[in-house]
Amino acid sequence: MSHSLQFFTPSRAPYLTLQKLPATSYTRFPVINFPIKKHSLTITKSSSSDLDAASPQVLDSGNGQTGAVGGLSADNVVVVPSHVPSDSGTAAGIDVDSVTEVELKENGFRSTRRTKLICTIGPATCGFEQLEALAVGGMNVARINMCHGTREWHKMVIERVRRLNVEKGFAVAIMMDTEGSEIHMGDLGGAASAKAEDGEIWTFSVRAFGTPRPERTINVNYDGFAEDVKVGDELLVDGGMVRFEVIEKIGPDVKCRCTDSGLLLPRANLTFWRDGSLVRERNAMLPTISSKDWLDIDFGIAEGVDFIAISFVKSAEVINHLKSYIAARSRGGDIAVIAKIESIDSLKNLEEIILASDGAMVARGDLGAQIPLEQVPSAQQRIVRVCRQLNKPVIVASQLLESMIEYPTPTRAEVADVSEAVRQRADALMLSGESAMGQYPDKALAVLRSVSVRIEKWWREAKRHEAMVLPDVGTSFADSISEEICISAAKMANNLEVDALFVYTKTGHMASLLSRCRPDCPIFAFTTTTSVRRRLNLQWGLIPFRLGFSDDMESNLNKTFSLLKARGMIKSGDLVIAVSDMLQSIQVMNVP
Ligand SMILES: Nc1ncnc2c1ncn2[C@@H]1O[C@H](COP(=O)(O)OP(=O)(O)OP(=O)(O)O)[C@@H](O)[C@H]1O
Ligand SMILES: CC(=O)C(=O)O
Ligand SMILES: [K+]
Ligand SMILES: [Mg+2]
Repeated sequence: MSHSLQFFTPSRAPYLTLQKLPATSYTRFPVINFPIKKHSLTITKSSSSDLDAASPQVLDSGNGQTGAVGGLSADNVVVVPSHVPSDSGTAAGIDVDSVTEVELKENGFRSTRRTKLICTIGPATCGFEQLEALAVGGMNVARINMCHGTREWHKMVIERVRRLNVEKGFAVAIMMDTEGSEIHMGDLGGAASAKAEDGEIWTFSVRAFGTPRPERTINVNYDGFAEDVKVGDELLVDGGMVRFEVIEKIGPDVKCRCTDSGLLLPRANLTFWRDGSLVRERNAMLPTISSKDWLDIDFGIAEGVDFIAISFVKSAEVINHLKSYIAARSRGGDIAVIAKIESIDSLKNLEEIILASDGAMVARGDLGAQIPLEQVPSAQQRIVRVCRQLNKPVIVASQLLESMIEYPTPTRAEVADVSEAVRQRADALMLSGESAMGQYPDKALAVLRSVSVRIEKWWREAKRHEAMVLPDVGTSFADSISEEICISAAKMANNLEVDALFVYTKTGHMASLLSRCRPDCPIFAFTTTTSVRRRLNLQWGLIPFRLGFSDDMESNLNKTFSLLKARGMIKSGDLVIAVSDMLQSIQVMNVP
């Protein structure tokens, strides 16, 4: 039996009066046998007699071929179709990977991880087996950083991730992160790192040094460097991991004395400070997207990456520009643009940047080099809150488990930091050096996973439903109805303690609106295309499936129930709330 509440917009049912009813009144209506057509609200009782496990159906992992949904980890839900030829194809059954099947049977939906995990891929993790280990460990998105490595190298990583998806049934999305045109060091002539000791004199220069690189020399990418710095300036590498004082300028060479020793990493970011403030002179005029970045973006479009993250965004304009560029060039314009918030300007223009973007990243590494470190936590909280309100996924990045680059266990402070990001209910957490070049990438991922699951559970048990006001973000009346439906459905799901929310969504929009509400139960998001499915992988609490579905909700539900039941992922009696973007309705039902 299902209880259904339906809203008809004028476009769907022009003969009906459109009327929005307060959410609290929905459940008071009695269940009746036939749809009432003369009012804007109908309550239907549906039968499940047409449930047919053998009917043609598609439930897919998102790679359009075969495979698992999500990852193989015990906290990640996975469904595998046995043979699904294409986005529009059909198949007669599904497979579920054994780890997930066991996990769902033992622990139910509630134990699934809601916070998504991103791993930066580097020399430590670019092998096929290493990538597979990360996917098994819960990696939802693989990030490639165009600051490092060649395009050939990145192409190889992308191909391996795609192969992993096709052959092993994952749906790992790919995020390409641009270099941006801030000032940074050269690549240290191929060395993995260089140690700078207190008191040593180093030369920073735009001159290209020969190989082998002369001792204590650093190439800088910014032509105006020697002109812009002054004797007495403080030069910070990677936001202060190593510090120098400028002592002399000789032509293009800038001599500096090391004042805080540390490890210099290839292409590390450089900032210079004068009288306690960041100096932003001519480099402030550099374009956000450099000519090299545009070539990398063309590469990303050609490779069909799922996300492009733009470094050092200053305004919404650049995001709009890039989005129209992508729309003109990629099929269906289905690459999401993520704004990296890592500069003072991006904080100044935060709301408009986030509104223009498809998501944002709290890039704490560079942000901490541009604002005082003690301001980074409040900036993070603000960015996470604004993203949530504007319904954009948000990633918390950098130094989450920095010590795990070298050590197999995190510090207590790192665990507290990860916990705080999960408590703030960020959509995703990101590993950088820990997975790119650290010694314990799998262990670092496992820490993110276990801390996420634990904090999420604690939050639910403590019944900490926040009273965050979610503003209306829709641009049309129909959008506003969708938002109200999702807010109401999420609230009903919490109050009725349902097992799962189901959302049928072609564009993914309704799924993201549900995710924004951060309900207690997981959200099974069914979508028709593989690219939407991969993109939903970034959003909090969504378990995305690809499913061939129609506009007939009853048949969609029956098809889904039979597919998921056949795999033991749901069982008779489970309480489910379903919404969809084809029919403005909320349905509450027990799985037959
Ligand atoms: N493709 C790669 N090849 C080699 N080393 C890499 C690669 N990707 C990352 N690394 C290493 O991992 C470290 C951390 O990676 P991360 O992506 O956070 O870069 P980053 O240099 O800190 O820049 P960003 O501000 O863009 O994040 C880098 O400093 C680099 O040493
Ligand atoms: C991720 C990134 O770019 C930063 O933290 O600076
Ligand atoms: K970058
Ligand atoms: Mg950065």
